[in-house]
Amino acid sequence: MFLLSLMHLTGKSQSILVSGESGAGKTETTKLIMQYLTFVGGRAAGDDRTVEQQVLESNPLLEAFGNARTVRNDNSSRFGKFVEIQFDSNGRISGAAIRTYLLERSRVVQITDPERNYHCFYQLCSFERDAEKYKLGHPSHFHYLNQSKVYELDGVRNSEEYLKTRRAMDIVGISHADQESIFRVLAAILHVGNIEFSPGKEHDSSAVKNDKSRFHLQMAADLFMCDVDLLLATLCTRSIQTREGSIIKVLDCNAAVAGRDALAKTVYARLFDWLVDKINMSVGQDINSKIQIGVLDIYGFECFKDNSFEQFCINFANEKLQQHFNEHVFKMEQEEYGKEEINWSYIEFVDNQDVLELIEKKPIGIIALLDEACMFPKSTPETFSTKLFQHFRSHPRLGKEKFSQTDFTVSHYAGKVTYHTDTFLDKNRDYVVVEHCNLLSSSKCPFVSGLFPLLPEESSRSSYKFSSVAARFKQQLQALMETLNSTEPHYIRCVKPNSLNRPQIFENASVIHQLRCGGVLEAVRISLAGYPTRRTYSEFVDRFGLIAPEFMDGSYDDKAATEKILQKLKLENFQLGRTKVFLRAGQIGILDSRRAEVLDNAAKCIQRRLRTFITRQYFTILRSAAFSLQACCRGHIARKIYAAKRETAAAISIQKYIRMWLTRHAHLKLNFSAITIQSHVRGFVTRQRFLHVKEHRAATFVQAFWRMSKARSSFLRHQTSIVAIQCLWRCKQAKKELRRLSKLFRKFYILSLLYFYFVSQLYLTINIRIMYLETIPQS
Ligand SMILES: Nc1ncnc2c1ncn2[C@@H]1O[C@H](COP(=O)(O)OP(=O)(O)OP(=O)(O)O)[C@@H](O)[C@H]1O
Repeated sequence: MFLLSLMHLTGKSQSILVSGESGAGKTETTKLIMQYLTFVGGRAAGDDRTVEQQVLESNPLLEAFGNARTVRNDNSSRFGKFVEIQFDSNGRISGAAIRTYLLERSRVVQITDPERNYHCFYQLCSFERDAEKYKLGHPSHFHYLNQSKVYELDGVRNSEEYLKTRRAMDIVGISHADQESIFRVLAAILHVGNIEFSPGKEHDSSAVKNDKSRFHLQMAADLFMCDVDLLLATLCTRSIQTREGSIIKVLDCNAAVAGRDALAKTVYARLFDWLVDKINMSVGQDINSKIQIGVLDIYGFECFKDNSFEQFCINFANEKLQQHFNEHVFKMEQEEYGKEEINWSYIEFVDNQDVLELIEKKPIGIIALLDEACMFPKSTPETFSTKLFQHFRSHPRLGKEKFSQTDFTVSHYAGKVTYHTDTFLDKNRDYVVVEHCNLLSSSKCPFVSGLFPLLPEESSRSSYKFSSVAARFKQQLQALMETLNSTEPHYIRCVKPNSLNRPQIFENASVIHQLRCGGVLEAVRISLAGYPTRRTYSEFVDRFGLIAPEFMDGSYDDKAATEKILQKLKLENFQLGRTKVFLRAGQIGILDSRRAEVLDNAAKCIQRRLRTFITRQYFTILRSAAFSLQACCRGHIARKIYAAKRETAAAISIQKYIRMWLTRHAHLKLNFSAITIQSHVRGFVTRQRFLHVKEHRAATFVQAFWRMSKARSSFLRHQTSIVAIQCLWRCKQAKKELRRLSKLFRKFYILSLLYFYFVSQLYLTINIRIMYLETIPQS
């Protein structure tokens, strides 16, 4: 955070130099720093994959191809790495770039027990499916891996690491086709390493030794997708350009083996560079970025039993970094005290300028002499060493070994290291063998041919193009130093606590040695005696003015205000320079903690208010929410009760109606039955009564009729009797009358009259009798 604020404050790029012995934890520390920086820096919203993800995810990939087991570290970085995190004008991460330095190429073809080759080879061999596809097997079957018997690492499963590497490739955006090509190239390198040679038919020529070698030759050609005869020719012959034209020179077995190894190294180095380029493309660089934070993780100082060219380069890089450290911590510091007219007594430190001059000075330095030796084909390690000792016979930093003519010892800042020069010349010669390039650029695999673009016409004329590894490394280091010098450096010294790789164990002698060698003790001394912190007056007042706001009113002089602030905090022994204030160790801490206290109090006050406001708002919202909730609940409960009541009422109503209906139904049924019964009874009664009445009436009628008939018959009898009597009477009368009349009228007429009368009277009587009989009912 300090770094980021410093970067924002000063607008200057920063760099973190992580240094320490091999295995001290530089790479792990770098990873933590990267995680932290990318987490704090963040990236503009909308980006799918963060720089953090991409840079951090590229680690397994770089580690697989650039790390190997050494005697000091199971996961030793065999290349230097400088990661630049770029920031935009808003202080957000806008890109990143990874620069790598001097990959240890010789490891591809040569390892010592108990070291290992690069992890990727073992990973590929352990993953059965792909290993089978590329006709690989156990690492012990391959010359480049079986020079050491260590194939496994404690706590590491190669097949799982293989999958991690593959995943990292996916994240970095390497297509599956390219991934296949990468592993095909790795497999091809392993097969190339197994091609052995025996003397050929011609003098000093070579040929493939046996069927096994032929198989590996064929496999290598298949995997490189190039012509097998061309591959064989590339390994066993060289074309040399002469004025008369090109001539083919056969190679003896040793030269063929050297050529084979050179091919493997070149392919691997190109592959590694391709991966780094791919990662950089994937992460994306911001070319407009003005400020950046660089993190340097470069191989630590190495001193083994046998030290070769790689150790020489690595230690040279460490000398450079130590010089950078010295310049910043000691030289520039003390120069600044003088410039600012600070009362100061000069502190001595061990300057390593002389070692650097010994190594890199032109025209006479170890690297220059080495390059010169490399350019003469007849040079040998002996001639090189002799020349070296001739030139630096009395150099205090260079020593000669008693029992060796070729070894030389350099007194580095971290200790003496003896180098064996027998492979120096070979390793320094970075030959680009034209045949190798031509072979691989003719590959049918676009990936392989892409690694080896066609050489320009003139360079393809001679078979070997020499370029010095050490000189190129020196240039790279120079460029790195320039980058570092343009930034404000911060140093992290990693200390390896023990050689057992166990926690909580400190080997005191080793720790103190590392601290002393790294100049940490002097740095601590100078920090204690000197003024590790300085600020210009305006910076100081800007930052710490808030500690004493009473001095900040109106116009004030920065220097006077600085002094007053320091006096207010009762700080002593600080010095006021011409433009800057110089503070003793720990004083900036007091100021920062006081400033933090003031800010803390202000923050607390703001927080208090804000919390009150937020709590109040929260409370109001909560209360109204509670009210709403209560209302809702109450409404809900009331609705429930109401619904229950309604249901009850409805139920009662239904019950009532049902009961009523049932009762009514029963009643109606009863009523109906009663009425039916009643009606039946009444009907019956009525019918009985009616029958009775009818009977009565009939009886009455019968009686009446009987009585009438009786009376009629009696009447008729009486009447008949009467009529008879009357008739008899009248007849008697008439007869009396007739006899009288006859007597009187014995004349005819009177008698006739009497006759007519008598007949009419009889007729009348008969009619009356008939009429009476008609009025009587038949019954
Ligand atoms: N902070 C840590 N906590 C626990 N173990 C650690 C820590 N740092 C490093 N280690 C252990 O030390 C080993 C070596 O660490 P690392 O690879 O970072 O060393 P290095 O200084 O980069 O070595 P080299 O220069 O050889 O690359 C790691 O594999 C890990 O096991």
